[in-house]
Amino acid sequence: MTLPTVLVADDDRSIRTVLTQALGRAGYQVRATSSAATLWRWVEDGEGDVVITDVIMPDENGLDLIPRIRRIRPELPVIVMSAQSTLTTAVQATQRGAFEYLPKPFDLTDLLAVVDRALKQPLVIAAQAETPKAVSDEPMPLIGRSPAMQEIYRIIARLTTTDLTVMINGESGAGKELVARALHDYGRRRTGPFVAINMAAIPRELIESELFGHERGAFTGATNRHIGRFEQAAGGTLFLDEIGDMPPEAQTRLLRVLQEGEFTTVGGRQPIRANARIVAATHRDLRALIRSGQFREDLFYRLNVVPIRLPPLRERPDDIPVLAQHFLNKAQSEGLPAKTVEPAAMALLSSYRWPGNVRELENLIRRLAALVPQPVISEEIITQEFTEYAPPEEPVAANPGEDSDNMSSVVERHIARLLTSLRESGEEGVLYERALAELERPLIRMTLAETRGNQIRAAALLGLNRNTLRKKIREHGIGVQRRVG
Ligand SMILES: Nc1ncnc2c1ncn2[C@@H]1O[C@H](COP(=O)(O)OP(=O)(O)OP(=O)(O)O)[C@@H](O)[C@H]1O
Repeated sequence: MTLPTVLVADDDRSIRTVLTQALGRAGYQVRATSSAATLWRWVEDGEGDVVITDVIMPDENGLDLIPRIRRIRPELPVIVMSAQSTLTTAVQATQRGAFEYLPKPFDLTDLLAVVDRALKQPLVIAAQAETPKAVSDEPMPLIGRSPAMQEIYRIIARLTTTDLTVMINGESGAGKELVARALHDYGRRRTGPFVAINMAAIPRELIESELFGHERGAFTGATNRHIGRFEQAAGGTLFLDEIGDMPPEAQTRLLRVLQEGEFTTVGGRQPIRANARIVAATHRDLRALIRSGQFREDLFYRLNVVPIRLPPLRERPDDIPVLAQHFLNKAQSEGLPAKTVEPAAMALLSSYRWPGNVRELENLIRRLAALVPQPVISEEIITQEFTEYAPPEEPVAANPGEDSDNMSSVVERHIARLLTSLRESGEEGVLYERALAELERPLIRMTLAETRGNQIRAAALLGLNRNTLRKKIREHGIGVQRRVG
């Protein structure tokens, strides 16, 4: 049996070398080139079983090559690697028919897994079913290149050719509405309306009429016929925000609409066809609400077709500097004076917990852009902001004479802070996990830094199984990996 052949195109010699070695060790034959033209010649000659290509090459953009390859060799999977790593690149790669998209830097084991999958899996050419609008390099709606965000981009890209119902779970201010918008803007209903409705912001008794509309005289005060959000969203997307706060009667009605594909207005008889793609979001744990009888399980399964977990900002600290810069630029484009953040101040921002997530960061930067007279935002300014605006820390009774900097007092301070924030939010059942995560995240990050990203060494140092370590790295969205690129 002949070995499968992988064709590699990248103008960076070191990447070609690393890939050639790794793929060779994994048992593949490899041909590597720096130019798109050579890759194209090999493909035309019928060579290769899988292609791995970079996007930016001196002679041609790798993304433009994909439709041409797919036309002459539809069975040949193309894996795209890109250093740009934005939502747009992920969407473009998927729409042109790439098998998979790998943002640089990536983990070699991930690459080998993708190659393996590409060789085993028959190609589904979903992306070719319709001609997508060219996704231009318009301003990026979602900022951030952390592994956690890359996973979100990948899901959004995969969903561009479907109308599947999506459920976004994430803390307040983490960007759920922005993800919902991206699903709409890059999806096939993008020319239709995007209509949002927040279940927590509307009085309970008005939710059904808001959603489905009402007839004149349907209830006291209904002086005119009112068109509901479902009808407004026809041909587009209906974003049901804070779905966990939906009252039970409205849940029952929504379930029926989703099952039957039509609805009637409050007080109306004539069924109206429901033609809205549903994206729902919540910061709550819906499974817990189901257990306590506050959310219908059957509705949950109708909505939870594609679940997306949007991690809180503290789980993707790599994104904080780019987000901060993005909000500074935005403030400047709105006429506020230009400012920069000094590195020590940026480090402080990156280590903060951000209970209000991206919204809190955005508000802080706006405030600083408007109020700080100096052009450079210093560490002192950030420290001052955090002491003024952050919830006060609980004083912990320390043993007199105990070194206040020792590990247990630091940990106690953290736990005290966690207890305060949970007391305020009334959340239960998460303390143990959060407290351990607080310790586990820096422990793993620092060990990986110590071993310069070598996971085998880190696992050995920690005394953890390598798979366990990999799982924890993923869970915590830690960006330090054995890097290529
Ligand atoms: N990845 C991101 N890139 C750029 N801006 C972001 C990002 N995530 C969130 N934002 C900004 O942060 C703010 C909060 O985001 P959004 O309203 O989408 O959060 P949410 O999770 O829907 O919050 P809530 O549940 O409180 O409604 C918005 O101004 C949004 O533009």
